[in-house]
Amino acid sequence: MATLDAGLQSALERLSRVPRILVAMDFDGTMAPLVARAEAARATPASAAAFNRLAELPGITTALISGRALDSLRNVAEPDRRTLLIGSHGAESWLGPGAEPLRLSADQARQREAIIQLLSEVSAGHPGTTVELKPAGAVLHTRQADDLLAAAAVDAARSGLGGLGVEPKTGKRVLEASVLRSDKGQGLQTLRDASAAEAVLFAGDDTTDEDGFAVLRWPDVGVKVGSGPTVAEFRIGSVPETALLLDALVRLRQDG
Ligand SMILES: O=P(O)(O)OC[C@H]1O[C@H](O[C@H]2O[C@H](CO)[C@@H](O)[C@H](O)[C@H]2O)[C@H](O)[C@@H](O)[C@@H]1O
Repeated sequence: MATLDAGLQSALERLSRVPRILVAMDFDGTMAPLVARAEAARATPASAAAFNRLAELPGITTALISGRALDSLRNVAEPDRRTLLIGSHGAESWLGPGAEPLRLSADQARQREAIIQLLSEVSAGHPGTTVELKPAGAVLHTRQADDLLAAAAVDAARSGLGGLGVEPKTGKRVLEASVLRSDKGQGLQTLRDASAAEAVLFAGDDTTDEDGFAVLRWPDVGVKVGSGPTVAEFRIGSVPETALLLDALVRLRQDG
C-alpha cells in the first residue's frame, strides 16, 4: 500500500498543530482523475470522504480552487456547504451566502463573445476538439482529438487570440482564454484572508497550480500531484494518493 514520504508526513504533523488551517484543493487531476469529458469528472470517493471529514473538524476551512467556472465546479464536486470555492482560476469566488456573481463590463462582454466565436470556429475545423464556456471566457479542449489535430487547433487558437489581444493559459489538453487576469496565487490569497488561516495545505497537478505554490510560505504545505516541473515542496504520485494526504491530516488533527 502506498504511503506518504517521511518529509511530507512530518510537514503535515507540523501543519496539524496550527490552530486555524485552510485546506485548499485543486479539483481536476487532484481530487478527480482526468477524463475525456469535463462534465463527467468526479472526485474519488476516498478523497471526497476525507475532504468532507476535514470540513467538519474545528479550526479547518476547506476550499476548492479550480480553473472551472463555479457552476461547473459545483456540478462535478458537489461540495459540502461549508467549503469555500474559487473558480475560473481566481476570477470567481464563493466565500459564503450573499456572494456576488461575476459581472463583466460591456467591453469585457464583447471580448468574451469574440473569444467564444473564435474558439468555436477553430473547434469546428478540428474534429475531436470541443469548447467549454466560462463566465469570463472559454476553453478549447483537445483531449479527444488526435495529437496532430490538437496541436494544429492550439496553434490556430493562439494565433487568433493574439489578434484579440488575449494571452491564453495552457493546461492539460486545454487552452484557456479569459477577459480577466487572475491566477491561483490570487485565489489562494483570497481564501487565506477569508478563512483567517495561519497555515495552508494546497495540492494541485497542473501548470496553473504553480501560481498557487509560489505564494505559499512556512508553515504552509504545497503538494504537486503527479509528474512535471514544480516549485511545490512536496510531491505525490497520482490522484488516488490525494486521499492518503487528506486522510493523514484527518488522523493527525483528530489525534492531536
Ligand atoms: O484547476 P482545475 O480544477 O484542475 O481545472 C483545470 C481545468 O479542468 C478541467 O479540464 C481538465 O479536466 C477535464 C476533465 O477531467 C479534462 O478533460 C481536461 O483535459 C483537463 O484539462 C476543466 O474542464 C477546465 O475548465 C479547467 O480549467
